[in-house]
Amino acid sequence: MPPLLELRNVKMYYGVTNGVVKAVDGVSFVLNKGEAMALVGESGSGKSSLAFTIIRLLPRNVAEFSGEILLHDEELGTVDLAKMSEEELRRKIRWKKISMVFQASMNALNPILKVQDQMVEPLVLHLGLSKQEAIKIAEEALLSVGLAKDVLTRYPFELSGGMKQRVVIAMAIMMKPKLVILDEPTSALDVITQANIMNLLKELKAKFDLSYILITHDIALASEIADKIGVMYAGKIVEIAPSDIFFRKPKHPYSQKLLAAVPSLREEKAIEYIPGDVPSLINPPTGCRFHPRCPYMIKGKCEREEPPRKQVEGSEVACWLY
Ligand SMILES: Nc1ncnc2c1ncn2[C@@H]1O[C@H](COP(=O)(O)OP(=O)(O)OP(=O)(O)O)[C@@H](O)[C@H]1O
Repeated sequence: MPPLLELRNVKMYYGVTNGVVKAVDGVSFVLNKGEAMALVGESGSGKSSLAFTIIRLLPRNVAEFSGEILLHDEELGTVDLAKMSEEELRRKIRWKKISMVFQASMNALNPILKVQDQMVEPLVLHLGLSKQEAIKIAEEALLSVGLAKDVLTRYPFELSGGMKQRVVIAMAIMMKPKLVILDEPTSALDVITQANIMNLLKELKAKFDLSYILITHDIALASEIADKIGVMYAGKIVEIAPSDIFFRKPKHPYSQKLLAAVPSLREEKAIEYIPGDVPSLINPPTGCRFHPRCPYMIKGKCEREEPPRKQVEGSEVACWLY
């Protein structure tokens, strides 16, 4: 069976006054049906840009966009989202095949418009459903996320943060997509509500055989749900590995540093910080982009040549140490 989604050498650069920001710079990976991949990495590494590239919601200042974004779908066959027209994406792909829970989206719900207006109207306006059909779909989606149907008649300001996040997740799953992209889905919530939302996401994944791309800089959260982990650094995926292998034996020095920076309640360990900052993506370092911050930098090699990603003991890693 082909994978659900396959990215091949995807690039997306933003044009800015002083050059181009190489936010997504040659990203390739596959995601299988029912699989959850967490994309981790520091702020500014390009995770959200990659998500918007996949669903093709790009701002006007895109300077370059290339590569293949192949969706293998039972109904549509294999389609390259990178080549689809905006009209086709709107009609066939967004929300029906791929949906997204945007960063901070629960706060983007209009507080003075009833939930019904925000869930049902788009189905009527964009997908041409009758109001009755749309209400039925919205009610079912609310039930699937553990909310009562009558939430439809409430205003967002009457709901708690956790309930609002459930509404946003209901919106993402209501058209029964195959893939949901979740951009920091629990970042504005307290830890207990976070755990409830993660449990809900697990349940929905199993019930609807969903695939997820979960964007987070919270590695502990990623370990909760992800079947595999992709580590992004300065516009590139430097390591991709099944979760069990990744957490037992991260291979890329950057992955090792990311894990060492996670505090643990169970064991006493000194938390390490990664020295330096994520580099500018306008003028990224030559060779391996992590070399200026890497403790294992091989002089004459790492700053000159870009390491290819290769298979190392069950992981794929782009590093000259291997
Ligand atoms: N519309 C834009 N125009 C120019 N540069 C942008 C634009 N959007 C994002 N960037 C830049 O692209 C780079 C990657 O940003 P992105 O938001 O994708 O990273 P991220 O890993 O998702 O970070 P965070 O975790 O903070 O959301 C950053 O340098 C950012 O400033």
